[in-house]
Amino acid sequence: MSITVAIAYHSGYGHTARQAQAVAFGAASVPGVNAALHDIAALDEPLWRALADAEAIIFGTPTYMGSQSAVFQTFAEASGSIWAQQGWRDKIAAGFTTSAGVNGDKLNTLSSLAVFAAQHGMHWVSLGLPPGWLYTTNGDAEDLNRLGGFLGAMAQAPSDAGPDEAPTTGDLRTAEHLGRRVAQVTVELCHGRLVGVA
Ligand SMILES: Cc1cc2nc3c(=O)[nH]c(=O)nc-3n(C[C@H](O)[C@H](O)[C@H](O)COP(=O)(O)O)c2cc1C
Repeated sequence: MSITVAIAYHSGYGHTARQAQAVAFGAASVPGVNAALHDIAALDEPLWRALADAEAIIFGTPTYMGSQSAVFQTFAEASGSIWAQQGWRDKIAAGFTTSAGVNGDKLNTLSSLAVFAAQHGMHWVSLGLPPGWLYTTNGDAEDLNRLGGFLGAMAQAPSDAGPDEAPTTGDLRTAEHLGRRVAQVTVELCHGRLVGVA
């Protein structure tokens, strides 16, 4: 049985794209799972077909003006005809975002992605990591989940650093964790459906 986790993302300047690659790396580390990256700016038939065929979709967007990017919102609105058919109903979903500020209002972006997934009738998977870094005096900036999010994976990139420099290794490992967790949950759900318990 082949299971596909699609990573549907937008990135204006490359930082969220790096985060997306880390999510894909984590998802692909689970045996039996294919991870496929999709730039949602395309808005073409191959994109919609790939998302229809995936068992899970992980949504990613930079945080612009405290929420998802306009490009991501265009994609979300273009998915309205899929919503009308409930075409993504019961797929697994999760989300990630990058911003320049340490806080940067990333939670608002992740909340927006979770509501979007709920409108589609999808099952949202949280990050599932304790907070790191400044949560205790022993924390380190390279900790997993240094930004202390729960709804999805957060990453931070200084606005004058290129995508080859940021996000940090810890933020990218956090993104990998999300991809792996989503892939594991998707495998469990798909096997449960096969034997008739889900
Ligand atoms: C139009 C615009 C709005 C932004 N708004 C925010 C914001 O609300 N909070 C924040 O922390 N950073 C904000 N930023 C910074 C981006 O989130 C940051 O540069 C991020 O790394 C961009 O990701 P990308 O390279 O994938 O496009 C904004 C950047 C732009 C271009």
